[in-house]
Amino acid sequence: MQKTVAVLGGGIGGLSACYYLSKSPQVSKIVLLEGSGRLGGWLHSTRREDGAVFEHGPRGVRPAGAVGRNTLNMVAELGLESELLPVTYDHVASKNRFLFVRGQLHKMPSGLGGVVRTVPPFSQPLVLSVLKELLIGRGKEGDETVHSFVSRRLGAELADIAIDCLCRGVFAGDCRKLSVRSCFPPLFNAEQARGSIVLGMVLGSGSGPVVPSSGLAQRAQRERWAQWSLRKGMQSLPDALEDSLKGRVQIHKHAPVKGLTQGPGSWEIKLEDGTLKADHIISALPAHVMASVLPPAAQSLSEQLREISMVTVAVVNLEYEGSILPVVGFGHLIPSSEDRALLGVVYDSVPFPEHNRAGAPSTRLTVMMGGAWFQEVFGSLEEVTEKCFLDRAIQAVRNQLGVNTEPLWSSVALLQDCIPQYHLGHWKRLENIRHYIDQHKLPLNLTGASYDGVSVNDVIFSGRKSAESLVGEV
Ligand SMILES: Cc1cc2nc3c(=O)[nH]c(=O)nc-3n(C[C@H](O)[C@H](O)[C@H](O)COP(=O)(O)OP(=O)(O)OC[C@H]3O[C@@H](n4cnc5c(N)ncnc54)[C@H](O)[C@@H]3O)c2cc1C
Ligand SMILES: C=Cc1c2[nH]c(c1C)Cc1[nH]c(c(CCC(=O)O)c1C)Cc1[nH]c(c(C)c1CCC(=O)O)Cc1[nH]c(c(C)c1C=C)C2
Repeated sequence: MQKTVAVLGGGIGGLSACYYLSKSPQVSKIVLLEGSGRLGGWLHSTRREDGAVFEHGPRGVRPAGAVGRNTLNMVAELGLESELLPVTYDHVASKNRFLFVRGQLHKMPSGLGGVVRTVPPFSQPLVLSVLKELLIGRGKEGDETVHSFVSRRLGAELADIAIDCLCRGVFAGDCRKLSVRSCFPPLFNAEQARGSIVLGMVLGSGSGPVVPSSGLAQRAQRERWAQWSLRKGMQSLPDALEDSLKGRVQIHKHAPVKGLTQGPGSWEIKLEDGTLKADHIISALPAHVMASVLPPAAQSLSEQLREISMVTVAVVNLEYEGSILPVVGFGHLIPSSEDRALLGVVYDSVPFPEHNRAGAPSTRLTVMMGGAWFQEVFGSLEEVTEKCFLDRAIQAVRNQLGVNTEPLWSSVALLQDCIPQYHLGHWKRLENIRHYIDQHKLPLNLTGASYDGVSVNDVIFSGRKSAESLVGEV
């Protein structure tokens, strides 16, 4: 099979698809088309001359599980091992996570003591909810919102506070709309397989993909890493992928895809300055962008893709003089009942002090705002100013962390449509989308964060699966 494969979108999903495709001799030509002037998508780091690093997108990757091992295998193959900054489970950033509830910071319960005692903001020991959970029968729905599922199994208080926060801290989303089946498959599968989340966690609830462990993945397990980053920031990962693809993949930046038409057995890809032919397309574009470039004949596919909505997040990086935090940990999350606009604050200097400027002590924080509540709180994108986000972020740091000094440095990034929302019924939508592609024998794979997981690990793994579905195991 000698094929030309076009990969659309040069975020981590598209880069990974290219990386795995390029391992196979079966593909004669790989073309990567990226609309903007840089690769990496949301993996974007600012590297200042004094050594400080600020993340505008992801800041930590989990090594756990098959998808975590898969990413570490890639990191090792790219020669990035010496750049890794691991954070172990014993680290204070892994042990301490906070919730800001009723005007106060509360450490999330952890360890045996935290489970058997009543720990505010919760009104009863978590162990009671856990014991009751064992007695609750299986749900009968094919899917349920995360809030409804957790309320039913663990009680309304945990759903309203802890789960509301978790969904804001991973999806910037609303747990009353997000699907438990698609956002947290281990919870859904545990109930399906064992009738209980607790039993599912203890006894297991089905096997995931098999991924062998490289030496690096074994080291992460031995040394008990909870997450990792890279010395020059997460952007080093797409940078290294880009280097590794040179000579094997034709990389076109500033090449937004404008439209697709299907000829007999091949695609014609419309660009700003011409067209390109490909036998097969791997789309790593966000679902709604892919919907907008598909031909009119594929209207029903476009409609399904458009239903996978996205949210916008404002990310404000702040740097303060000295060590100014009243608590140490990963950061804090804020439930939607407390403040709909503010999602949470990451205390970046705690997990990754190596990213602080050289010389004088400093504290780096990231405030995240908006998400599913963006429009309701801030209105349309045209109406908001960077200053509005900066002021709101500084005010949050003042009110929630008691920091009264002004930041030394700041940056505001408005990440438009940056996290897909797997709303109730997402699994069915995916089934319909894949059925359409099979039925119409479209030479097309869909990959990236819009479908099977939003974490960096999930997206890299989905790029691998797309490549393997074309060329076999790589
Ligand atoms: C603020 C934030 C924090 C996060 N934190 C974490 C974290 O701590 N840990 C973690 O694991 N994950 C985290 N994530 C999630 C993770 O970073 C993303 O899900 C992942 O990077 C998405 O990758 P992607 O390749 O699917 O999409 P994208 O990064 O969106 O890439 C899509 C690419 O397509 C390009 N494109 C768009 N339209 C066109 C077109 N018409 N033609 C050609 N190209 C086009 C875009 O320019 C972009 O480069 C975070 C995400 C955000 C936004
Ligand atoms: C406040 C908003 C956000 C913060 N991070 C993200 C948002 C939207 C995005 C994000 N965070 C994580 C992931 C990957 C999930 C995975 O499966 O690996 C994504 C897409 C990691 C994460 N961050 C927090 C949690 C509980 C998780 C899940 C995995 C884990 O337990 O490590 C907590 C958290 N995120 C943010 C803050 C302020 C925060 C506070 C405790 C920022």
